[in-house]
Amino acid sequence: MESTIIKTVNYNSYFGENHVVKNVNMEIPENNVIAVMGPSGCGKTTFLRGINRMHELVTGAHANGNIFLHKEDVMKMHPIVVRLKVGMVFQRPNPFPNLSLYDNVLAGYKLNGIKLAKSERDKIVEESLTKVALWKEVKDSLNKKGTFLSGGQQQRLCIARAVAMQPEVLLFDEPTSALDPISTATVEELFKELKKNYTLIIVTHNMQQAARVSDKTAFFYMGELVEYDDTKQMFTNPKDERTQNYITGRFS
Ligand SMILES: Nc1ncnc2c1ncn2[C@@H]1O[C@H](COP(=O)(O)OP(=O)(O)OP(=O)(O)O)[C@@H](O)[C@H]1O
Repeated sequence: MESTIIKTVNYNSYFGENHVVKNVNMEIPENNVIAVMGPSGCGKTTFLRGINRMHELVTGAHANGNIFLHKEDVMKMHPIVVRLKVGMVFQRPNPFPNLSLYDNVLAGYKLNGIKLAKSERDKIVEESLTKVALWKEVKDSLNKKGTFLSGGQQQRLCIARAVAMQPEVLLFDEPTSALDPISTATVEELFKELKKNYTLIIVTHNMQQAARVSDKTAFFYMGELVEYDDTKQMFTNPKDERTQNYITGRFS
């Protein structure tokens, strides 16, 4: 029996008066890949950014309800602590252009004022880059800037930066939408490896990607979690008519 790592209870989020995520109740099992899909503007990104308390960084944005990480309520934790446990990778690879590859991997420690011995830094850099299958490619170029890498490599570097903080959960907001098909395939392959150690929640517009990489899929529509099920079940036998219409391409 898989254990639940994240559980949202009546979770709502707002931009001012605009109620964009509505009463979401969802249980996410550990070491699973969860795809979050739905039409544009339905609240996928807002929901994702709520899980590590990034939503509230927007002026006027607020949220209520509960998000349990194991037994602890994220809504009551210090946001910095939450973000160390729940990392985030964005749509466009965003390595720090002025930092070396080595320092990019360690950027989270620097930003949080965490000091490490050189041997520890070396270990984290090697382990993190190994976990994203980038170590062999870059081990002789660690002092070069992160921007010399290809788009796909840059995205893997950003994943290494998140992994370096030893999170339990990784959030991905359309992580391959800015990548070519070959880089996309490499990152998708990586998800299968990463889920051995982490729980992955991925917002994607790409239904084939959701079908290829995820164990469970959540379908959002107008801020509501309409359907949440095993991915196979969702794509072969959706229960809600709105899900059915979406996956058969009747709206996008
Ligand atoms: N920074 C913001 N300030 C105010 N409203 C916002 C902001 N970001 C998003 N919204 C609004 O919140 C709603 C949900 O947006 P969100 O980006 O979460 O949807 P989405 O499903 O991720 O869309 P997409 O697939 O287009 O990225 C939309 O009505 C959007 O206009």
